[in-house]
Amino acid sequence: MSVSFTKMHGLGNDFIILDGRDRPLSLSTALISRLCNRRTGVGCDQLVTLSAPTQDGADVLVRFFNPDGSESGACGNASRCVAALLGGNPTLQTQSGLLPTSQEDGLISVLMGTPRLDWQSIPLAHECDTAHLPLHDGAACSMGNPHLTLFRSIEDAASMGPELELDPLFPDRGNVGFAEILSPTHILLRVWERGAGLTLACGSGACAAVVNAVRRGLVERTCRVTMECGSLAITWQDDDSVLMIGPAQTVFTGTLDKDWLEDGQTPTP
Ligand SMILES: N[C@H](CCC[C@H](N)C(=O)O)C(=O)O
Repeated sequence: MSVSFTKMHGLGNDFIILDGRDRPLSLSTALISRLCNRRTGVGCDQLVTLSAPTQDGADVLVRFFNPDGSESGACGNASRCVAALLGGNPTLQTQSGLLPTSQEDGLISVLMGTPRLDWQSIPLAHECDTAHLPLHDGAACSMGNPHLTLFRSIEDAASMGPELELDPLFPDRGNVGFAEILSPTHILLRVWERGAGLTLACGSGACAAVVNAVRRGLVERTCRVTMECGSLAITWQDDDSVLMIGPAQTVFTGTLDKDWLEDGQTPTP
């Protein structure tokens, strides 16, 4: 059986997209890790699966997996890529709810839902003020996945990210954003992602950075977030939902080699 895939990226955050809408996919954690491997597999920051929706109003069911095989409830950049791949204005069914999308002038908009700010929903290990954490004076929220935002140099991401991802305050681990406030409408961001490490961009992390910076009175509700390869426009709207606008690009399509698929022995360093 041949399995085809699409390789896409949003601001350098890259994805393998497997379309299982017509034919169910069976993916073990080991196979996900092998596919995500940049040397012995295809390589990506997240693997994304599409399948038939199970909810009224949804056009497609989308799931996101990290290279370590763990599943994430949300992925902003991949959501834009899926919308671009399907075309039109598909509504995505995700673990964090139904996400409406639209497209204009080559940019994709995704309504990312409502941020969760209470400690139980993020989740945190114990009760605390989520706008002022006892952890490097950071702030936390969930965009369907847990985010810690620290207001400090983006240069600290590589050195501090690995330990903070595993901090006991975040029982499900955390994505860790390092945010420099450039102006009241502009944030510079680098994200150490849970289960993936340093990435070139993180859409849900950009949403979380704006939400957390607004809560701290550092930026306005509409804010540009610049990462390594470009910017996202984020608005924490008056109805409490977060709108994300940015690019998405197809790189190539391919077919997985049958022998590679059957060879469970391929090393996965
Ligand atoms: N790159 C994604 C986030 C992946 C999050 C994942 N690393 C997790 O929550 O485990 C984004 O654009 O939002």
